[in-house]
Amino acid sequence: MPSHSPWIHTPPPEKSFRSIFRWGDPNTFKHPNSRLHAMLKETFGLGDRDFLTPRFTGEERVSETLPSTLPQAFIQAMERAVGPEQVERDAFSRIRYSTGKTTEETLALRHQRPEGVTDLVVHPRHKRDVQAIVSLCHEHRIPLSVYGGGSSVTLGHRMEKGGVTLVMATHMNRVLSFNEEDHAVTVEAGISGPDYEAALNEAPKRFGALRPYTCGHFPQSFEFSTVGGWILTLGSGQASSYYGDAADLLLAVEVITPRGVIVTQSVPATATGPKIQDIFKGSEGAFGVLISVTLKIFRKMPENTKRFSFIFPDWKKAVAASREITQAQCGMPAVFRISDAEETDVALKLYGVEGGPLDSLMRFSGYRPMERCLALGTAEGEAGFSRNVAKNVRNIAKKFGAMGLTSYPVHKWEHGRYLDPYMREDLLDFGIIIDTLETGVTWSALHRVHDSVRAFIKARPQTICMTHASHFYPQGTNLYFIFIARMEDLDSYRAFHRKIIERILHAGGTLSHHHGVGRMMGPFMVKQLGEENMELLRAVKRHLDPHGILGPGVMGL
Ligand SMILES: Cc1cc2nc3c(=O)[nH]c(=O)nc-3n(C[C@H](O)[C@H](O)[C@H](O)COP(=O)(O)OP(=O)(O)OC[C@H]3O[C@@H](n4cnc5c(N)ncnc54)[C@H](O)[C@@H]3O)c2cc1C
Repeated sequence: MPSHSPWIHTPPPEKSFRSIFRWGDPNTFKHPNSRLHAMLKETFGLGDRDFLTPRFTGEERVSETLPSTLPQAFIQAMERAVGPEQVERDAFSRIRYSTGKTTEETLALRHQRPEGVTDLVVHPRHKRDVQAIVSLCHEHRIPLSVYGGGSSVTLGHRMEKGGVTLVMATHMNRVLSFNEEDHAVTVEAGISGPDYEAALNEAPKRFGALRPYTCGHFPQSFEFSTVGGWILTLGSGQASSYYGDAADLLLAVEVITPRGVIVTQSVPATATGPKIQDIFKGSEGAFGVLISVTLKIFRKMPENTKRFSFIFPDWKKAVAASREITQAQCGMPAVFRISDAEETDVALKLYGVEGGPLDSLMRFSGYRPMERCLALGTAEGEAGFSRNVAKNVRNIAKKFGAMGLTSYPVHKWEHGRYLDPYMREDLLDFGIIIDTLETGVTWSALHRVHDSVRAFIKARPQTICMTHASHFYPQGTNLYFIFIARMEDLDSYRAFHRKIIERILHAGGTLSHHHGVGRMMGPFMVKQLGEENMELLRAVKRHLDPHGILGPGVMGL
């Protein structure tokens, strides 16, 4: 790290606010490169002097005092039930496990103002502990929230009225069974992405399997999220267009609710009425504590992966080609993403393509900056299949005016896919927010939503707005908006963010495509679903959780 670099390159101090809100591994860093830094300076009219001193960094240590209203008798009963060593009451742990990864939470903690802090943190060791915790909270009518990996970007962990937070990842992270014949594995819900994937990759050694397997689900938060969290927030991985969204992978659940234990059977298909486990997909902890899941698995064949990238003349052509790829019934790519013109511009800077030979070739061939759109992806599976999918994608892309760009941009994207979130705090240290909103759209609504949301964001002076689509279905896709703006105070951020959500809904996008609802989107749920549908969810909640203790406020319930 050069000595003149403005970015903080030391791990957050122990027990500091920064150690709570900063993304990922404390010793991993990715800073904006010189091209991105130059672009930020130019966009926001900043000079080197504006990057001399980071502000509101949250490096202060969390104080030891934080009031709690939880009855002492209840705390003692909890300690008796699960063992005192599994219970934490200190301020740091309480704030840590009440905080997800929204910009809103980061801004609050940078000013040392935590909101909605839990009273007690409990680390269950097994199912019996979870049952005891749920029973105690139900009996005493104490709110109970579940913390998986904590990567929620929808205020999934905020506890407005305090209560108990149960942490799944500490102990409940085991593989319970592996069934190669059925291509199914059962794991505890608190297992992390990397531990889960490692178990499948090492299946021959660990379970005597004939070959290695993969889970097929790789969200950008993969390293710091749990398998339970994926299912309960209806997540989508980067290779979802081929493997499916998280909910598509679910075969069976075991859930502990105040009403009792719900267990479903793992079968490929059954005509026995609506599937009970489907009720829990996306339920975000409002219906019960998910303790284990049975999931589909896939053969791992990385040697067959084909990588491709293209440049399209414009967004309309990139969208039209993507629709044809998904509707042509010629096999789906695994990773597939198209970036609009502004995102393409930034990506080409980040990847070091701008100003190089590939850029010259693109310009020479008529692919103009701020019009051209990047598409990249992979085809996976059996060798002949992946070769064929890549060939079909190439043929369709060409029909829509694209030029091939080799696999170079894909390698650059792969290198940054888990590292980019580390840049958020670098920008915020200098009062620049980078935030995201995402939505599901049909093909017929896509341009309306994209135009409308972009127009709103760009109407704010000096605001960058980048968009991509990265999860594809024959009926539509998602739109993922990233905005970068100078904004330090929480209220203006909240107001801007809220208006973008309203724009999305008004133009016909869904409230969320894969981040879930949490408490952030909760107030919009009636508008999104309608009163009758919402009442159905409330009825399920009333049945499973009669005292309404589970994840209060989540999903607008
Ligand atoms: C940098 C970054 C990148 C991201 N990229 C993606 C992406 O590419 N794709 C994607 O889909 N999402 C993404 N997300 C969002 C987030 O990672 C997902 O929503 C993820 O699925 C959450 O998993 P988790 O284990 O962290 O859940 P948590 O944040 O711990 O919990 C999420 C919600 O589920 C509830 N919950 C969790 N586990 C249980 C359980 N066992 N029982 C009952 N309730 C439970 C919680 O109470 C909470 O309401 C990203 C987030 C960040 C910060």
